[in-house]
Amino acid sequence: MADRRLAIDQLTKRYGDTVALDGMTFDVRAGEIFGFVGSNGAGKTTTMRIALGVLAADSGEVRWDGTPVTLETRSRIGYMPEERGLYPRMRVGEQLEYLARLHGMDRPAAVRAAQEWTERLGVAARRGDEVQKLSLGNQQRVQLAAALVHDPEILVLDEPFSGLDPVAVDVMSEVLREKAAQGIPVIFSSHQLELVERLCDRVGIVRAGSMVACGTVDELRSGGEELLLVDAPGAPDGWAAGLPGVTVLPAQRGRTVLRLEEGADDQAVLAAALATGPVREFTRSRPSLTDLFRHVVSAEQTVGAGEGQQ
Ligand SMILES: Nc1ncnc2c1ncn2[C@@H]1O[C@H](COP(=O)(O)OP(=O)(O)OP(=O)(O)O)[C@@H](O)[C@H]1O
Repeated sequence: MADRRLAIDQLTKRYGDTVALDGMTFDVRAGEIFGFVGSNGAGKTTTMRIALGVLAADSGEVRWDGTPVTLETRSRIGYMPEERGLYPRMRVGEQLEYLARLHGMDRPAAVRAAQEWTERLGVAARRGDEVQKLSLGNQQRVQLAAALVHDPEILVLDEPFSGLDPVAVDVMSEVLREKAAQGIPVIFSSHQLELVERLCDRVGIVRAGSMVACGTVDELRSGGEELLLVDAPGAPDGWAAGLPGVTVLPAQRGRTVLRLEEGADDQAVLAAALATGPVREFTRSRPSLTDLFRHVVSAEQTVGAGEGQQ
């Protein structure tokens, strides 16, 4: 059980001249929440659709627990498609029961599961309403219920948080944590990077159809450069210039921003700052996931420009 994983291995996919996936490779372990991020068109939806089996890769393989994903595995995946996939005129409860039964549940179990998930996700009062009469956020709650109602072994969710109010975000986060704690691999895509940073055990950043950075948020951040923010209000301009191993960057809100080389002595910087007068703030800072993401995206623009010249 401990080593079960959803392995995405060297996927490629083209749509005509567009390369959607170019050797996409990563895995999601049982019991972890994996955040899948990347700019628009980077290949997240294509990867998830291939993982689910609704789209075929040109090459590469998706395995669950060491075995290529089959129709049978597919029925054990809970999937939330980006384009959403509910029947607008069907009532919420009936729809969830129907989906549960499609996945092989008997009628009483399907009714029970539909009740449980609508209650859990705060849409129990809407069970008798047609899906199309619900607000978009509530439709999304029902869509998550649809992904969960058959008690899946794997969760693949395409932008499950987009458009949700903060309370629904909390409920959705809690459900994903609970599912991961039960040993289910959970992968979701999102552009809400603060949420991803908070919720995910590991994060993969995708660029132009392949994985360019993957790890825990701490691992990704430790690969980024470390900055030092110093607030020394009485210091003259240029006070930090010439300190060994230190590069002075543009100031931010009155604070001096310094980039330290590996092994540079921050205490020498502090002593130099104190020599100018009082020091109100002295903080080491790692880049946020948003900073790392921007870095990756700007690399993408450089790559794109290079490709255009070929
Ligand atoms: N059915 C299709 N026909 C042609 N091109 C497609 C099709 N689906 C996706 N693409 C292209 O494949 C690439 C990857 O798209 P994909 O939807 O996987 O990206 P994404 O990372 O999910 O983007 P977003 O964050 O905008 O949802 C894009 O260049 C997109 O235009």
